[in-house]
Amino acid sequence: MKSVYLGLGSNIEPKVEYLKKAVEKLAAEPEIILEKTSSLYLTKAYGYQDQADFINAVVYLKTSLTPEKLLKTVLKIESDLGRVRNQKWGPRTIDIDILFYNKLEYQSQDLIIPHPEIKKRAFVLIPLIEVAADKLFIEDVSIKKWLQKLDYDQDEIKFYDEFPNINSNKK
Ligand SMILES: Nc1ncnc2c1ncn2[C@@H]1O[C@H](COP(=O)(O)OP(=O)(O)OP(=O)(O)O)[C@@H](O)[C@H]1O
Ligand SMILES: Nc1nc2c(c(=O)[nH]1)N=C(CO)CN2
Repeated sequence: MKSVYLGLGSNIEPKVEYLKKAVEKLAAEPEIILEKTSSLYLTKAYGYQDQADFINAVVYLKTSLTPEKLLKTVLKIESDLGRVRNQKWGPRTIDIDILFYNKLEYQSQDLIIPHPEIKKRAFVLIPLIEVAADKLFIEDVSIKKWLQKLDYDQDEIKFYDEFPNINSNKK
């Protein structure tokens, strides 16, 4: 079983419901064991800023799926939850990014692991540190160090709530 961290985000209502549904769908996959969810964070849109605030969270899971099969699984969950891709970095019901897959470094046409944007995104690093403490490194630098290096406004990432309880019935 491989240790995987996923980043989740939504900025179309009902945001918390989309995050909860996405994690329930992940937990229902036969080859996925849900280990831990971070709290929910209310975050200001990064990149294209003229859009609604996001709710972000990070999930830690174990899986026997290969990286490419895991990507297929998360893309299917995004599409089942009504995700429509029309604008880069635009509003979305649910976005699921594969952040880490064990210590794998991998690059193909449609998948880069670790996710290349982690170190620039406080809305990923803060929930990631909550679930992983200081276990994860990018380019030999700990995730906590990346957060310390980031110049970001603390008001842009606020604790919102605990992650809702998940019904993790397998099929
Ligand atoms: N680590 C990864 N996790 C998820 N998707 C990835 C990853 N690396 C590459 N991708 C590719 O990115 C595509 C997702 O693009 P998407 O439309 O979600 O981008 P975005 O969410 O707007 O931007 P970002 O990827 O910077 O969060 C997927 O179809 C997938 O092929
Ligand atoms: N706060 C926040 N901003 C974003 C997010 C996100 O999840 N949270 N996702 C983006 C595209 O992946 C672009 N901007």
